[in-house]
Amino acid sequence: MTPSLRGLYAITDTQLLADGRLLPYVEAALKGGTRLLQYRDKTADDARRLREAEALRDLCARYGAQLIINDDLELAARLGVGLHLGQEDGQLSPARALLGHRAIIGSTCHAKPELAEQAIREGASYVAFGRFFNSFTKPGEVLATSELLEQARARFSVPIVAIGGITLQTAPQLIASGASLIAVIHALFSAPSAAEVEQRARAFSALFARA
Ligand SMILES: Cc1ncc(COP(=O)(O)OP(=O)(O)O)c(N)n1
Ligand SMILES: Cc1nc(C(=O)O)sc1CCOP(=O)(O)O
Ligand SMILES: [Mg+2]
Repeated sequence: MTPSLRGLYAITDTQLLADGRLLPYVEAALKGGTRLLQYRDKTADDARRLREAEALRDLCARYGAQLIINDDLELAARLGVGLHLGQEDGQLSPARALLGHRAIIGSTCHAKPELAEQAIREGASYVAFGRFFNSFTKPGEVLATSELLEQARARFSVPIVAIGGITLQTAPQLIASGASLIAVIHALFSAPSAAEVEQRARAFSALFARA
């Protein structure tokens, strides 16, 4: 079964974590209490992706966190870790069959509860709604609201992820509305130093202790 999922969900970014920052910044995020870490790398450099994902898996294990691979079922299966799939990234059922019942598999549901319903039916461990705010990382329409979260919380029993332009200032309202995990890229990894990443991660994690 899926372990209880609640807290900070950090997602890597190829540009923000370039020039040797990937491992020190991720370690800082883990020290700050990150529970889930998603490796999100859209490049086609398979050898580097494998090397980095292996290093991240080992780091996550040291800090009791779970690694999730974005988009790439084959890489997730090779490493024996979790997977996040968007609506254009392939079907959940075969991914569940390949990764097994213990793997964490997440699904992007935009602002559509009906997508969440289908994802859960097909074996998703969590459902992700967004975007809640304007996002530096992924600009586009803001779709999701606190009301959507409240309705989803009442309707679904799996963990709910909120994503998109979330900051330390805006996260509390989303947690109060039912988000189990707050997924963040820019507000965490745009920091000027690893020490600042750790401090930001601690501050996000502390929001869950209070909620
Ligand atoms: C936790 C989480 N939620 C949503 C997404 C977005 O997935 P997707 O729509 O497939 O877009 P890309 O991230 O692949 O560009 C996510 N990655 N993680
Ligand atoms: C990867 C991603 N998916 C989104 C969605 O709405 O599904 S928003 C997003 C980017 C999240 O990064 P930041 O915290 O920098 O906005
Ligand atoms: Mg995707």
